[in-house]
Amino acid sequence: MAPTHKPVQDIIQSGVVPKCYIQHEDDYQAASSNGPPPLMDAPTIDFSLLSSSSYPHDELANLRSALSSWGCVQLVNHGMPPSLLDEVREMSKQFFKLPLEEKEKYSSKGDDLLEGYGNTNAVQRGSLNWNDKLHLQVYPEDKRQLQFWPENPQQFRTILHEYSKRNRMILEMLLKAMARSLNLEENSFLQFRRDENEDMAFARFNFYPKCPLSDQVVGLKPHGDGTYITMLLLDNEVEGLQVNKDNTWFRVPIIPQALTILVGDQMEITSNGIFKSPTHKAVVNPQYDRISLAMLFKPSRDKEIGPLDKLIDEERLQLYKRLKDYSQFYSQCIPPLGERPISKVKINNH
Ligand SMILES: O=C(O)CCC(=O)C(=O)O
Ligand SMILES: [Fe+2]
Repeated sequence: MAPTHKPVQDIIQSGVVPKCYIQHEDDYQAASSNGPPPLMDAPTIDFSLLSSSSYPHDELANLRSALSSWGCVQLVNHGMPPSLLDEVREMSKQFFKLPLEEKEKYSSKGDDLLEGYGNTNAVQRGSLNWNDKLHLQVYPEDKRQLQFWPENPQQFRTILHEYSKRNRMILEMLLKAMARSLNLEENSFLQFRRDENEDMAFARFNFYPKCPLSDQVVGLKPHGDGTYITMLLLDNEVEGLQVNKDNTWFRVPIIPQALTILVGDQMEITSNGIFKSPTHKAVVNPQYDRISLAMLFKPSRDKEIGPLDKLIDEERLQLYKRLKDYSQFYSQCIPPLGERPISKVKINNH
């Protein structure tokens, strides 16, 4: 059986950071020691302009340019009420504040360590992430494993249901706008959703306890997401997400009402490399705990993905192979140090 590790929140009660969490010199772009990196200056996108039927050119062009350079944008005016965002953040905090015995009722069990409460460290190599998580499949709805869904805080299930539903509506409009921004027919990226009922989504609640050695540990090590789109709700008080562009790290600024969008590997593949799945990481704060919620959207397992025909021509050769179940491939892939799973599906055209 795979090794399991105690939640970080439990470990740090002793005040001592175990060695296995300290980043090594050779960890891929590990914690930087030259002070805080600059802020990301990708434009904030006004979502209400994208979803209007007129599709104003400027906002679409901004979207395209940000997703093809940063692979990350912050959406405002997305229609989700601020009160719902506050409720989601509050219930996450309340859940992670519960006594350990209470949270462990929802612990990941058996061979499938994906769903439930725990940490991600059982399934990775090298130094460990300073991160506890609660991972829940929210779509398809009939795949929900409610035994992992907290009933404490009391409103948890209802709020998560509402939040997921609204995220999915935003996703659909976003995918349409992304297609339009490339002059494609607006349903081009909806092929991820062959059937609305098969589309998969996971809610991943992240908790990063404060750490006295914050500059030597990493909340989540540098990675790209294996999704097609990730929608993040970031902590509205404690910064921590950083994205890498041209080998430089940038801090993603806190915009309390915004949803932060990350392009995932499967979108990079489908767009034949036009949209970039950015390498990103989460850093840890010495004084404050931090939370985030990632909504991870993935196509159903039997859906083949690959670059759209319309995005392949003599000038832009096909850059990635076609494949099914990228998520499975991603979770089993151990690429060479410093590389990511997506590099393994690149076609060498030379
Ligand atoms: O906590 C964050 O800001 C990033 C989370 C993340 O990258 C993930 O859950 O994949
Ligand atoms: Fe991520």
